[in-house]
Amino acid sequence: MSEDGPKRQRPNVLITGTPGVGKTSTASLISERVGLEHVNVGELIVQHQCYEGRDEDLETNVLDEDKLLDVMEVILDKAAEDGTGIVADFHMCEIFPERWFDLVLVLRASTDVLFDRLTKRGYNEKKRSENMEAEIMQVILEEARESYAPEIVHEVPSNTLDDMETNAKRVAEWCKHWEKNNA
Ligand SMILES: Nc1ncnc2c1ncn2[C@@H]1O[C@H](COP(=O)(O)OP(=O)(O)OP(=O)(O)O)[C@@H](O)[C@H]1O
Repeated sequence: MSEDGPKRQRPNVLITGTPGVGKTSTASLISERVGLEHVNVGELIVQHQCYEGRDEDLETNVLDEDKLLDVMEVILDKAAEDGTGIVADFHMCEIFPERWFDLVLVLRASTDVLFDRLTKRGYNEKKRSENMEAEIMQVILEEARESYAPEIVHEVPSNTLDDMETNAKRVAEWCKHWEKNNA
């Protein structure tokens, strides 16, 4: 999204947090309720093959951040041109330009909830422990606080379906305010 682009009519929201906290489910519900375009960043990476090699030790592909940002910029520009905004979900938040997002929601799950979700997903013990540790140490929350203005970063619980409902409602309300203030 270019810096000198047209004034946006709708906000862009980023949903972030440790793997398994519920980012994709929550972003999808927000998209449905608020009408923002859902951008599942993990899916985009696979679709556009945003990789710059392979880390054999970690058995993962290495993210090509520049390629991902180029792909996303086109989506953000198109959404702004169409008069809409996006709700993006991803487990990293510090790679995006700060100006892209108007609200950053950091989802948090309790240790037992996250343990169950990652176990159900078939994560091995090492991967599960690494993610649980990251959640306990609030790694993503710290990253969000370091990367965006404090007033746009909100930490919210994501343990139950009620939490998800409440979070979607809060974002819907917040969007209305944003649109009123930016009209
Ligand atoms: N608030 C919630 N209450 C109950 N179940 C939830 C909640 N959020 C997510 N779940 C469930 O937890 C699992 C993980 O959710 P989801 O895939 O949305 O997480 P994620 O944070 O996007 O994970 P990843 O980073 O790996 O993509 C799913 O089975 C989903 O249905």
